[in-house]
Amino acid sequence: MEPGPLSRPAEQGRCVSGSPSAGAACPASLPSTAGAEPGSRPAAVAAVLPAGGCGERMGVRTPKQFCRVLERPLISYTLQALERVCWIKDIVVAVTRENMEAMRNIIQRYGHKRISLAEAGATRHRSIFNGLKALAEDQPDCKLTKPEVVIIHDAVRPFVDEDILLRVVTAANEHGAAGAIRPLVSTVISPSADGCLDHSLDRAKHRASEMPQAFLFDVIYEAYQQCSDYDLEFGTECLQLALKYCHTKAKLLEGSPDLWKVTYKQDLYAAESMIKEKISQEICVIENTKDEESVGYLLKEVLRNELNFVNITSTPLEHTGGNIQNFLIAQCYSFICVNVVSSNFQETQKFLGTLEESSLPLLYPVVVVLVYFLDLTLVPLTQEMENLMWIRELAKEVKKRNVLLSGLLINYSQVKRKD
Ligand SMILES: Nc1ccn([C@@H]2O[C@H](COP(=O)(O)OP(=O)(O)OP(=O)(O)O)[C@@H](O)[C@H]2O)c(=O)n1
Ligand SMILES: O=P(O)(O)OC[C@@H](O)[C@@H](O)[C@@H](O)CO
Repeated sequence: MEPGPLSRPAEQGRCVSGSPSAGAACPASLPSTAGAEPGSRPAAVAAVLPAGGCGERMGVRTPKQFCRVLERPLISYTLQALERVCWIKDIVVAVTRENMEAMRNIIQRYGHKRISLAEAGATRHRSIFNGLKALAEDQPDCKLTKPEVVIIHDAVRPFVDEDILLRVVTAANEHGAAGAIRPLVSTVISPSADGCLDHSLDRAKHRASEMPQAFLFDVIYEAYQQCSDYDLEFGTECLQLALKYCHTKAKLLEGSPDLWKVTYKQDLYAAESMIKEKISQEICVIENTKDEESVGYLLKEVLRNELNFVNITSTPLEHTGGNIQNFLIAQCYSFICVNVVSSNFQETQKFLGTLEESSLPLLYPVVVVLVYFLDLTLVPLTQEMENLMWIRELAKEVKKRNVLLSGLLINYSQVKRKD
């Protein structure tokens, strides 16, 4: 892990970043969610993220939750996904003692809120149990309030959205426990002692247990307190603990294909391409003119026609300075700055400076393409290229702050336009 800015020391179970329930004001009414189960969402919801594993199957030295995707640790994406849900009051992350400092640096560097740390255990169940203890008010060092419902979600499952979280929490509030499931891809078979097929399970009658899961806090906390050492050591299913020790049958909810767990190296590559696809869904064309007849607006229309699943917006250059927040809200990370037959680069450079100073590049790389329409019948290409060399130097500079800058020179003869 690269050394990040020193973070404030965090105590076990103490919120290390911002006050609990900090972040966007939460609407009083339930967010409208098509798939939500009947029933109401409980007021007090917290989450426990087991993040204390070593990622043996990933086959690299860095534990997979800290492996970088687009230059950012995987766990930061999962934290961001949970933080987007304003009604999750506290997020407890269980990490090993030796990774506590690295975790605090990630929280500090990427501005994560509502996060508390607990010490991971030797197994996933023990890590989860430690996370629950940080929320249970019967613990001496508990600094957080006990929730009605607790979400349990693997830190290495970054693609979780509010819809499934609301569904499992609402269902857990009604049934005591709930979990996301997915159809099996491979058939489950049972080998005999001599390594041959004993029998296979009917794939249509079985499902893969995924995350998130949610529980009435008292149910899952009781289950872990009653749990045998064998279950704590070798178990992999929290829903089973609720059934075995609290006789609570979890409600099973079909989740989306995105709920998969990053386990092997190829999963990191898949996660990277999914993140790239997600952040390339929004493109903003930045014009250095308000003329609706300009080539920049023409470029926007062409892009709209060619890129079917991408939302193309545009704004005049002078409007971008103070409005970076708008791009943050719009989740826009791809910009095309259009400069039509002008060597005035100051405005473009001012936009890039504002972009760098904003928190936009903090969470995802920001792609900026500078498109210069120049009339090469008026000025030779070699001279124009010399004029544009500053882009190459600037690109090296801004890349340090996660802004990926490139230039595109288009020969745009004014003469033809006058016909
Ligand atoms: N002692 C452990 C083991 C696992 N986990 C967490 O549980 C989640 C899912 O477990 P898994 O995918 O098995 O992670 P690892 O145990 O790290 O992977 P491996 O089995 O390949 O070592 C991960 O976020 C992992 O960090 C944990 O908190 N404490
Ligand atoms: O078994 P692992 O420790 O790799 O991962 C844990 C998974 O088993 C678990 O996340 C889901 O199956 C739901 O319980």
